Amino acid sequence: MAPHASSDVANGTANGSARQESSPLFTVQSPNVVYTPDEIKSQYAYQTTEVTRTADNKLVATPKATNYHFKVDRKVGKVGMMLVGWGGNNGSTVTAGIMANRRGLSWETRDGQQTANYYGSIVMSSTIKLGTDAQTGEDINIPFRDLLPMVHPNDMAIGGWDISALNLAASMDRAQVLEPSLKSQVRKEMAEMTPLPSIYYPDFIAANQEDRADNVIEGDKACWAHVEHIQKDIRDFKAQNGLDKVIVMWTANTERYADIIPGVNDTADNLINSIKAGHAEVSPSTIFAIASILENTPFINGSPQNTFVPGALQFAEQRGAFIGGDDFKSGQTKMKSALVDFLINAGIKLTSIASYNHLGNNDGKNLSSQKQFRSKEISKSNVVDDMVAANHLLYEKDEHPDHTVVIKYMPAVGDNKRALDEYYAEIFMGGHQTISLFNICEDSLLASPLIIDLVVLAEMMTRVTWKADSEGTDYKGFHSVLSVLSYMLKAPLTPPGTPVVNALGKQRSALINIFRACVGLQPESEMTLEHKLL
Ligand SMILES: NC(=O)c1ccc[n+]([C@@H]2O[C@H](COP(=O)([O-])OP(=O)(O)OC[C@H]3O[C@@H](n4cnc5c(N)ncnc54)[C@H](O)[C@@H]3O)[C@@H](O)[C@H]2O)c1
Ligand SMILES: O=P([O-])([O-])O[C@@H]1[C@@H](O)[C@H](O)[C@@H](O)[C@H](O)[C@@H]1O
Repeated sequence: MAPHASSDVANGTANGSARQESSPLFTVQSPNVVYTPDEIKSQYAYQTTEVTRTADNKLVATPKATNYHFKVDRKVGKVGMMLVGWGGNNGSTVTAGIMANRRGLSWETRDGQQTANYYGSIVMSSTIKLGTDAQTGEDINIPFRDLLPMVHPNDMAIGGWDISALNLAASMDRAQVLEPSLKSQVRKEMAEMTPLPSIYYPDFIAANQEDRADNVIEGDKACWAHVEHIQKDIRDFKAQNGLDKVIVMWTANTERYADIIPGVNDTADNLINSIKAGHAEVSPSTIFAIASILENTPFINGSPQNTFVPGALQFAEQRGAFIGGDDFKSGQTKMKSALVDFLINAGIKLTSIASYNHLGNNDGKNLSSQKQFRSKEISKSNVVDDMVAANHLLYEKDEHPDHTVVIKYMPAVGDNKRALDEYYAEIFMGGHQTISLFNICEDSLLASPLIIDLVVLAEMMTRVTWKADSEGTDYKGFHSVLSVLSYMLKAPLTPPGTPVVNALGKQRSALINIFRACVGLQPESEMTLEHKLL
């Protein structure tokens, strides 16, 4: 049967469905915010503090306001996501999860009846403080998803590629993530979804993946025909489903790092020429990124490899296409980016972090190969750097805690990844604190909601534009590198020369406050002076 680029049945509504924006939960009553049926326009005074140094090395802090104008396109349109690695644990799980939610399914488990939900999604299952009740002064919290008009995951068309030919029902069985009583309810539809053939360059993923590779496009190294093939797949998926927009997400295996070679992948021109010349150092994920950029389709890397070699990043900037990554931040590292932030900001000197985990899924199998593990070791290790560097009272310049990351493949535990961490710290007067964590992270059930959030938020960013008073130019998009997605990612990609923020709380605040600014609202300061100046 011809491969299905999309899951018509899984779409429920064959060509995807554009949920008309119901009347918004809230409106902002302000001279700085204008609502029309198609747009929300806001004026926003961005308050910062500029710090300068005096001759005697004292600091001078000067409040600074920059006036921005934001414009949000309220028309969500029909949206689809194409997953690279669709037949994997994450790809099959997120697909079944969206279908179960779309149909409002419930299923029997040994703990009783379970109903579909979107737990673990910041968009679908978290709330934000809008403000305080004018009469009672109580906090008014609203669903994050109501902050701006976002696509509902239930309405997304789903498709993608895999080097494994298994249909999504067989992939779901292979993944061993979901309950049989749920699988039986979605099996028929999942069986009708078959990943498109993909490009497979054996040198980039573990050799132990070869036995899966029975659904590949001819050619075992980069060529321009591969770029054009993927471009056509994206266009066909968009047309078949009548979509206005597609988001492409890499949730395929972790690749080894690509060497950065001057003249090969260091600039956009060199990278394009290298692909055309069939250079062996261009990875499949970079090919997908280039094809997506050419189709002006946001591309997000959910794995740790350096897909965005300098030439790919420059190409995205040149074409004003959105990219984001790297590596879903799902369990052990998500916990770390919150705990390290708490410890260091509490003035506790973290001196050692030992992070060990074992897992038995195919991701773990691929990571049992040293080169692929190295990609993951890098993304899991750098997450503390910004928090450490911000506290010069605890850490000398270039001083940092010992930090070890170990991952072992233990087939018996399957997708139920075990994460064991020990945090060791110096406390008051020579004391020590040891925090030991044992965290069973059901890998794909933690990663799937992140895939949804990354897709929904990347699509949202395609409908947000800005201009500065000072520049008086037309509205333009955010920088090609969507660092606003960092909350979901272990190794956040940022525009060249800009700082990387890993602290989980800061990442969430940045996301929420940028969305608040789009409707002319200042950040929530949490000062609650109204409850203190009594
Ligand atoms: N909690 C998590 O699950 C988690 C967290 C962070 C990052 N990740 C990353 O997400 C990725 C997917 O994780 P998973 O558990 O679903 O792994 P998986 O091995 O179950 O799925 C990966 C899929 O990619 C396919 N694939 C490999 N190369 C491909 C190519 N060139 N084109 C298309 N398909 C290809 C494989 O056949 C497989 O079906 C991995 O890189 C993993 O490191 C996962
Ligand atoms: O996000 P996190 O739980 O810290 O990191 C996880 C690793 O611990 C795990 O070994 C790997 O298989 C997953 O892909 C994920 O990257």
